[in-house]
Amino acid sequence: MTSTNATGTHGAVLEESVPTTDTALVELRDAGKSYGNIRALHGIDLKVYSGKVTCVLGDNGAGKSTLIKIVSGLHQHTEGEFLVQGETVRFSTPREALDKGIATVYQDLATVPLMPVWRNFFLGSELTKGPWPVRRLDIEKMKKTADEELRNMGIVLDDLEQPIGTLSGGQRQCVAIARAVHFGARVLILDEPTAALGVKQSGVVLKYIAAARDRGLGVIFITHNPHHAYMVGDHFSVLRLGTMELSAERSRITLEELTNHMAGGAELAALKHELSQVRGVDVEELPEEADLQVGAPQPN
Ligand SMILES: Nc1ncnc2c1ncn2[C@@H]1O[C@H](COP(=O)(O)OP(=O)(O)OP(=O)(O)O)[C@@H](O)[C@H]1O
Repeated sequence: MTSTNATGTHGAVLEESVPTTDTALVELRDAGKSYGNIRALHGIDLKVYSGKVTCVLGDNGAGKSTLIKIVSGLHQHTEGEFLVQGETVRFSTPREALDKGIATVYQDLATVPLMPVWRNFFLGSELTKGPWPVRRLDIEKMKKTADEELRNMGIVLDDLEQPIGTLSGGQRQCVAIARAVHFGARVLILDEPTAALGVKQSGVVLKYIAAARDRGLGVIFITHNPHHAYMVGDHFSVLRLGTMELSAERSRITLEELTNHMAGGAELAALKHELSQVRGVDVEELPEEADLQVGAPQPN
């Protein structure tokens, strides 16, 4: 089964200009989005820098998908400003975002499960050789390049001929990250890459997020897991009901504080009170807000 273009990462092409280190690669200024009369997102300030991981956290319905859609060119903002390397932009299609080096890796990766890993690596951007009309796929070059790029990211797979569907979810995420890097992504948006993964595989994906960051990409890491965010994040933005509830540099916030923000300390206290009215629920057994652990991966 082939997924739509909107879920691909291939084809991101760098423009010639080189960003200065203090200009944000991507910036939202007081940005927002309404769907008809539903205001899904408003008052959003966000900056993404080269070599930094910006984590966007939030519960269901907080507005994370809407934010990704604006930055990746699927939807247009209806309020505020959107800048790429200091220039105001308004993308009409994901292709325009890709042309500016903004690549998105969605949870449901754009792969063809029965095709080999190397073939998926080049899906939609196949290398060819020979003159027209006898141009044909340059299979050897694609295999060699995919192998080199994966190794450059520290991803070692036994056999690039194996169908990508036989890889673990974590490995497939890593291949998608390496592919985006190869095709010149400057900003990488990762949509809940660890959501469906176990502890060990989440750790592997976090390692490659750090590898992408170390190669100078600006990473937008969407997650609802503060523990995963804190392992790699440089900046944390917490969305709640379409607004930015918290925006903090790593040095300004502890993991406990971030976890509390995500758990919604006040809401949890209210819920605990309500539960105390229900027979059979011993509220003393419930965790304190600060003790909440949301699927934290264990350190090695
Ligand atoms: N196309 C749409 N039309 C109308 N309302 C929408 C549309 N897309 C999102 N919304 C509304 O915007 C709000 C934010 O939704 P969004 O999907 O961005 O949140 P989210 O944080 O990604 O949630 P989830 O984690 O559940 O995907 C929600 O109230 C949602 O119902």
